[in-house]
Amino acid sequence: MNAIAFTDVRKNYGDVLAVDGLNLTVEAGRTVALLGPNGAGKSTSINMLLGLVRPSGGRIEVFGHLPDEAVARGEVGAMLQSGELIPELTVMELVDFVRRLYPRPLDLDEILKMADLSDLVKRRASKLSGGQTQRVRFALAIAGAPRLLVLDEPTAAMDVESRQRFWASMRDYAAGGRTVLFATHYLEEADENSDRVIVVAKGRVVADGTAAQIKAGAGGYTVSFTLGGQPAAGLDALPGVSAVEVSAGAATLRTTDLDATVTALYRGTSLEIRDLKVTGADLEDAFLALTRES
Ligand SMILES: Nc1ncnc2c1ncn2[C@@H]1O[C@H](COP(=O)(O)OP(=O)(O)OP(=O)(O)O)[C@@H](O)[C@H]1O
Repeated sequence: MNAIAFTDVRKNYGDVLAVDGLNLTVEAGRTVALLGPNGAGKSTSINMLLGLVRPSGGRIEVFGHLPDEAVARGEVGAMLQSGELIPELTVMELVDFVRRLYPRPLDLDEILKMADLSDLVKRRASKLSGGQTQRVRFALAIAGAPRLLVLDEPTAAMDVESRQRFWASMRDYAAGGRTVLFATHYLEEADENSDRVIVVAKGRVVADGTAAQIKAGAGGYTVSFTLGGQPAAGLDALPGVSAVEVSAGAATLRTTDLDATVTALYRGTSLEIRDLKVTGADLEDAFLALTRES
């Protein structure tokens, strides 16, 4: 069953086309990262998924229902980019208050444990650090035991340790067969914490797959060597090569077929190759290549 289905979804704000014919489905039980540069349309898509913004065209379904209905049935929990906590309440009071609003909430202790808040139950919201505040917001998002959890850049402004703790909490929640969709700018987070990465740019999906598939699809490897004063002509015609850069006597080739490129470099040219180095494209390279092309 699909947890999420977007069909030809568009959203324009006046002249700005924020989402431009988005088609995607997410199977129930998956953890999916929505990755994209600033202004790609991630927040707009999430707000439409939650029924907070109406699409200008197309259709969105959440577990087979319109977003408003799915939210009203308590099937969706969300942590958006902003949202104040009531400053004078303690962590426990806040979490308990919110969980009581739902028909079938999680156990209070379970929420506190999962959100890594057990040591902070008596702390007032006004005294929490940034990372702790985010953990409380996470607790409120899972309080109703939603089948779909939506997180819009949840770790923005967290330090490295807070991020790790946060993602451990998220994985704990997802492990019960729940669906999680999170938006991020952080490539490593997408890679490490999802089983599928959907890359969006200018309101469209530009890549969709596992992090490994996205890396492979966007240019594979980089081969670099010292060229010295030798001519670079013909390097771009070598098999597998998709781009060539020559700078300060060094050549860098991007290739999708490492073996063919290196073989041709040695056997098919008369160049004297020194200091050959091969590096695998990382997700960041892939992401930049994909969002540049779009
Ligand atoms: N309420 C609005 N009114 C006008 N334009 C908007 C509005 N909300 C978003 N936009 C525009 O729509 C486009 C997509 O914005 P959106 O916030 O969805 O992107 P994003 O991928 O979430 O970006 P970021 O990573 O910076 O949060 C941008 O060009 C943005 O300026």
